[in-house]
Amino acid sequence: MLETATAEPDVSGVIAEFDHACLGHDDHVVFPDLTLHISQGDRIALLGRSGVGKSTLLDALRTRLGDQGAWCPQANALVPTLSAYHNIYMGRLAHFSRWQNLTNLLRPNRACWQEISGLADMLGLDGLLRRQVDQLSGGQQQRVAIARALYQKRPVFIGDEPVASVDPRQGARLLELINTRHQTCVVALHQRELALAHFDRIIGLDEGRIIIDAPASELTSHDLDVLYVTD
Ligand SMILES: Nc1ncnc2c1ncn2[C@@H]1O[C@H](COP(=O)(O)OP(=O)(O)OP(=O)(O)O)[C@@H](O)[C@H]1O
Repeated sequence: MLETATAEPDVSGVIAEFDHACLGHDDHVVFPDLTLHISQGDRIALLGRSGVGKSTLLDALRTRLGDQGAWCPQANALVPTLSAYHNIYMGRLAHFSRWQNLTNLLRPNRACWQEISGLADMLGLDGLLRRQVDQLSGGQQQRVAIARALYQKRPVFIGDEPVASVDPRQGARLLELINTRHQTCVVALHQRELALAHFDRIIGLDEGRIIIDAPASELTSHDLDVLYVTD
């Protein structure tokens, strides 16, 4: 069943805000003075060169959103020796009791299996649910990670290059699925065409700041060249 989830916005519709925030890692400052407001219903693609700070910003956003954020990390973070089914199920571990989680490990819960099978079908993973994830291709593993995030059923999808390991056509289909199930998404991408086609708001990062924040409808691929210029 398709369903969309909504976050809890403040009266102005803002679900996360950074006001002159300093973000980084220990002593390494990545964004010295970041101001950014994200509203319910925003579909944001985060663009910029490697190392510019996309993951740093997504991590900070994930911390702000807490259990409102469905997280799909860059490195997939799957448990390689568990099946695709169990990895997807882990998206909702906290939702079930310890006893349910234990018995599900030995024998999948029927309702969970059905729901996860439906998700797997939509993601082209049908027939692979019983397979250990270390026996799946990189693209299949990435789809398992997307399924796990979708199964969380949290309002805001936060994805760190969730379609980097699949071809552009499949990437487009996956982004459509994510958009169908989440009213609000913030997704780091390398493919600018996918960003322009599937998101409403483009945020471009460079040198510790936001240099583009505009509706996708007002931008062309050429306008994004500035994000990828190297010295
Ligand atoms: N754990 C960490 N400790 C210290 N510095 C880090 C850490 N993680 C990332 N950095 C640094 O922070 C900066 C931003 O990294 P980040 O991973 O956010 O970039 P990115 O845009 O997501 O890159 P990519 O597209 O390659 O994934 C980089 O200079 C990186 O070296």
